[in-house]
Amino acid sequence: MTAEKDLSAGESVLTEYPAVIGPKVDSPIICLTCFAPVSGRVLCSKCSWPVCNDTCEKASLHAEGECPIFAAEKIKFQLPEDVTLPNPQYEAITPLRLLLVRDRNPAKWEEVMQMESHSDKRKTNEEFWNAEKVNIVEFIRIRCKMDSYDEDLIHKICGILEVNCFEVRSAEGFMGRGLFALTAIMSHNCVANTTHSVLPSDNYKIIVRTSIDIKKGQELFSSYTFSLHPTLVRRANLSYSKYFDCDCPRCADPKELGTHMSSLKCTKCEPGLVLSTNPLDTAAPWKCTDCEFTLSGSQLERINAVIEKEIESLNHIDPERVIEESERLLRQYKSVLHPNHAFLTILKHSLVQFYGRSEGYTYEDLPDILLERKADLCKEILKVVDVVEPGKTRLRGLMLFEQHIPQMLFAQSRYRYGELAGKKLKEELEQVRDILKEAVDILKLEDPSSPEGAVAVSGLESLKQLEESIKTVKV
Ligand SMILES: C[S@@+](CC[C@H](N)C(=O)[O-])C[C@H]1O[C@@H](n2cnc3c(N)ncnc32)[C@H](O)[C@@H]1O
Repeated sequence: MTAEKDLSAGESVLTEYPAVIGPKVDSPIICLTCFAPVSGRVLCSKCSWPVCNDTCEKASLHAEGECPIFAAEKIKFQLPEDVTLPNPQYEAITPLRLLLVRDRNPAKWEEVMQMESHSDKRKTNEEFWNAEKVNIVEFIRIRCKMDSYDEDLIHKICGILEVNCFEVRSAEGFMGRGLFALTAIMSHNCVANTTHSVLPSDNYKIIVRTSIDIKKGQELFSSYTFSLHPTLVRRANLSYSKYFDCDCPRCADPKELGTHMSSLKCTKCEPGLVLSTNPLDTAAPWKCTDCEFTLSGSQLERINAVIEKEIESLNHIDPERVIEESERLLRQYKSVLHPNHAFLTILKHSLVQFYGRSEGYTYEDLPDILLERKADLCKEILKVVDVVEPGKTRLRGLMLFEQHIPQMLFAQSRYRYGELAGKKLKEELEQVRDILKEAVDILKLEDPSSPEGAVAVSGLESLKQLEESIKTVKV
């Protein structure tokens, strides 16, 4: 997909409605309309599958999707022992909803049939293919009595969903997936030049916008992966779920465009950095820039796996301990990873969410040293985000917003304690105003009913107050 004309950052380039919306792959049991986790005890009065309440039962996504089929064929939902684990009963829901498009909207179906499914590659993983055959293909053809869809077609639909879907968030804030036929034409780049928002309030309409200025004729890219992951992890995820080996400029550069998000510190010399000798080859050795120290590709994969696991474990600990534990991991890995390393950036990103919000760490509780700490963490994150998610992107907007509050409180506190003169306070507050203004300019592009849109609304109010208080500062 290329630009037909020069485009400036933040311009809308396309909008479209999804061909289908439904649960993600590996979904645990959730409400079939809003994707909220459920206990499985509230069931639809017609088909007896989980929903949250009457409103979710009657919503068209479920009521005009699987519900009449499950009710007619008496396909019962089985309550699993552990409702938090991925549940195979949910695997067929989104494919089944997509198959219904064939008869309901033939023009959309034509578009869907053009989409990449990678069936040839998916087929080579026999165990996976057979599980899909039992849980989805046979479930739909035999249990749902929908045998006008042949086996290959259902496998193809599963592949199309896997390769092309985007994550969507329901109005209630829970994640599902959506298939957008036009948007999916964009190729992937680990530094995208577009961004998108999905509006649950308007039948999950997607709006694709440019995040940076784009010249006529340039290709438009989206990102299929998490931009804060290091190259090895991004490329492995893309290869596993999208069936291609990314060779974008970021992946091809051992220094990740100068961010050093994959670089290790050399343990044998200072200031050596350990970099891949060929990031497009997972097996290639990693070498120190200043001495002979070398690691094999597989050693690097193991190091990454250990650190990823430790970071992941933070999701399962007591929220009161997350700040301490994240700070501990940051200290622990500081001696082996470059300060901008992706894993340290992820830890910093998590800390930024907790400082100012967690119990005992609200803005009223934070001493100056921690206000400064949060502002510094935001600046460090933005140093890499400016490169890997540049321009008008949600992540940049949110990080700028997160930075402005502690920076403002810290300046005001130093003024109160006589550490800042009026003139300096004014300068500091003007800097904060510019940061907040940029955050609002980015986030106001989001749906006002989304969490990010709500930040823009409150940010605009804060901006007015800040302008007023800047005027009252005596210099
Ligand atoms: C969502 S589709 C994109 C549209 C697709 N190119 C098509 O024509 O149908 C994703 C697939 O496109 C291909 N693709 C997208 N970005 C790519 C990239 N940067 N390098 C190589 N292949 C890419 C891969 O085959 C991937 O599985």
